[in-house]
Amino acid sequence: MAHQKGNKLKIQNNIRSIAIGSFDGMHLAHRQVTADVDAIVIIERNGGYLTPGYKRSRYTDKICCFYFFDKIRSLSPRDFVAKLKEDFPHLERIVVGYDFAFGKEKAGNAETLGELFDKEVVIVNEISLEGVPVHSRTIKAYLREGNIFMANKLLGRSYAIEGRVVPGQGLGRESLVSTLNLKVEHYQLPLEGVYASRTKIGKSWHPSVSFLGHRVSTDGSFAVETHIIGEDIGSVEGQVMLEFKALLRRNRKFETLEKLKVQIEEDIANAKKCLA
Ligand SMILES: Cc1cc2nc3c(=O)[nH]c(=O)nc-3n(C[C@H](O)[C@H](O)[C@H](O)COP(=O)(O)O)c2cc1C
Ligand SMILES: Nc1ncnc2c1ncn2[C@@H]1O[C@H](COP(=O)(O)OP(=O)(O)O)[C@@H](O)[C@H]1O
Repeated sequence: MAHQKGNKLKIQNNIRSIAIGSFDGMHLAHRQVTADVDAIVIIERNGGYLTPGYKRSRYTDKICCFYFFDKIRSLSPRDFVAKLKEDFPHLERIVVGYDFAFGKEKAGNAETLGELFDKEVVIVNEISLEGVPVHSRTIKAYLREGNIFMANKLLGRSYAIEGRVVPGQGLGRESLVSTLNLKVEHYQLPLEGVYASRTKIGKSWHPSVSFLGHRVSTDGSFAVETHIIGEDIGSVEGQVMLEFKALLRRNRKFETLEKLKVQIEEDIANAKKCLA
């Protein structure tokens, strides 16, 4: 696995085939499109990612080359193809999906690419799973509805986010259960609610129950919190990864902390069942 910035491709000489796209999430269709190429050219375009930036390279063992959208957005389709030929002088094959669009104002499509590139262009037909076309936008829509089952199914793995441990209100440890509070940036977050999850601290994964949403029962602020089940993990600093396994329930307002605590105990029991 390796990733290189747009113009400084030191390993370019060996690359004979590439796939091009945004590849947000590196979902099932992305893995199929990239299965037979030497390298992936990743164009980053929008916020609210399933998998921000270079993190996409974690989900593939192909070489990942990043083109930043702002740097290439004004290129005409012809200039874009010229850039590819310059960056990959031994390029023989380009793989794109049926809906690939490129160049200034998306003037180019998969067919245009075939006309402009003098070697082979492979156009992959739409890939679906059990009748559902696999696209990042579809996975994001499932996440917004809290449909982790379908999101994970189309991803071909469990949806994961990463965040930095930050101080909480200090209420959890005292009156509820201990949680790690996470500052999560750039990710598309699932529906507000409580999830059976796994949390990666350092190199090890722990079963957990996670809350994500506005703490309508306490200070009203937005939080992403994870409680590690059945273990005291002591104090944790730095980056933590959270993997969503199932939605247990939606976010709710509780009149008292005691009532919230009873519900949290039930959430923990339900998460354990889900994760068993
Ligand atoms: C499993 C679990 C479920 C939770 N469910 C809710 C909820 O439904 N509504 C809510 O307002 N807060 C919920 N919370 C968040 C608590 O309000 C929060 O943990 C508490 O405010 C303590 O925050 P602190 O860790 O910053 O001290 C939940 C927390 C956990 C761990
Ligand atoms: N379901 C799919 N079927 C066929 N090709 C796809 C599919 N999803 C993505 N591709 C192709 O893979 C590359 C990366 O796609 P991208 O547009 O980033 O994915 P998405 O459609 O999920 O947002 C592009 O060449 C795109 O055309």
